[in-house]
Amino acid sequence: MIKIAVTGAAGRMGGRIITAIKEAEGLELAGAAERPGHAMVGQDAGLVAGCGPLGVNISDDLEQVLSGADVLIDFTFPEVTLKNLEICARLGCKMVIGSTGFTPDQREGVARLARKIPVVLAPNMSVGVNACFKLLKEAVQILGDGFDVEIVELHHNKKKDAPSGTAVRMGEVVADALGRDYNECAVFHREGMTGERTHEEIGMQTVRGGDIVGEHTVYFIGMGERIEITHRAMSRDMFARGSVRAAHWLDGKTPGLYDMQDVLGLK
Ligand SMILES: NC(=O)C1=CN([C@@H]2O[C@H](COP(=O)(O)OP(=O)(O)OC[C@H]3O[C@@H](n4cnc5c(N)ncnc54)[C@H](OP(=O)(O)O)[C@@H]3O)[C@@H](O)[C@H]2O)C=CC1
Ligand SMILES: O=C(O)C1=N[C@H](C(=O)O)C[C@H](O)C1
Repeated sequence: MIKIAVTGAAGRMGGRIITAIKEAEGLELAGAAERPGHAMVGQDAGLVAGCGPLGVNISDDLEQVLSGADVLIDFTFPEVTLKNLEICARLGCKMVIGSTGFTPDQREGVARLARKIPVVLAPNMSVGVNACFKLLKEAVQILGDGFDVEIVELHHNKKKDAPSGTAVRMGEVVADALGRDYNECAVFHREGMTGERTHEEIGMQTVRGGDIVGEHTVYFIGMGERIEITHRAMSRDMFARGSVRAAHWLDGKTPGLYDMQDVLGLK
């Protein structure tokens, strides 16, 4: 039995992950954590998640939560995730990270700490989005350099980072396949007399509203034709199942930084 702990246990993803652990074979919820002062601290994690009592109360003491865990699944915020990763690295607990919005420095911090423990870090844990990453690479290989690329993402009005981690990864995949540097060619804002669009740029557009779970479209726009590769998430459950699959996959792995392409065997 692989013992899993969950941080952000009362969050939108936390609840779905706890439910997915309950439904998975060979895994059990060993602990659940929230930030100190959170209204759900002390409550049964299963009741908070809506999947029935699990006999595991949400705690604000992560070290104590990790004492009985093999893997921590963390969908919180970059600053919180990095602090939690430091604790995991010290205690030798493996980690699955779903948080998005890392700065380049924070990403380096994750890579440095992943030299001590095995870590899966992925901006999107769904099979469909990870298939799209492969399709995008293939699209560029077929289409070559002749199409303008624009990426549009839509999410709910509670999302804190923009563009989404998934959109950024899509931009990186396309830029890489085109032999460009994403950090140099991404354009996030157009207003006023912008001048003509350069051929090299990749436009990154963000829409926020209501309860949209997550939608991503990459447009390849040519002369007289347009290709659109779209992924629409209908619920958060496949992100949660992906994180649980990653936790399972980490069993027996050596320290290092892995992603969902490793977990799904897509590399
Ligand atoms: N990789 C993937 O497949 C996916 C990634 N995500 C990403 O996951 C992250 C979380 O998303 P979502 O669940 O919607 O966000 P939520 O805000 O609903 O959940 C985050 C939770 O973390 C809690 N939290 C804050 N600080 C701590 C702490 N120190 N210890 C433990 N818990 C803490 C928050 O509490 P409080 O609200 O009180 O601050 C909240 O309950 C985002 O970065 C999002 O982009 C989302 C979906 C899929
Ligand atoms: O915050 C969300 O909700 C989501 N975040 C991830 C991202 O930033 O890419 C993945 C998913 O689209 C939902």
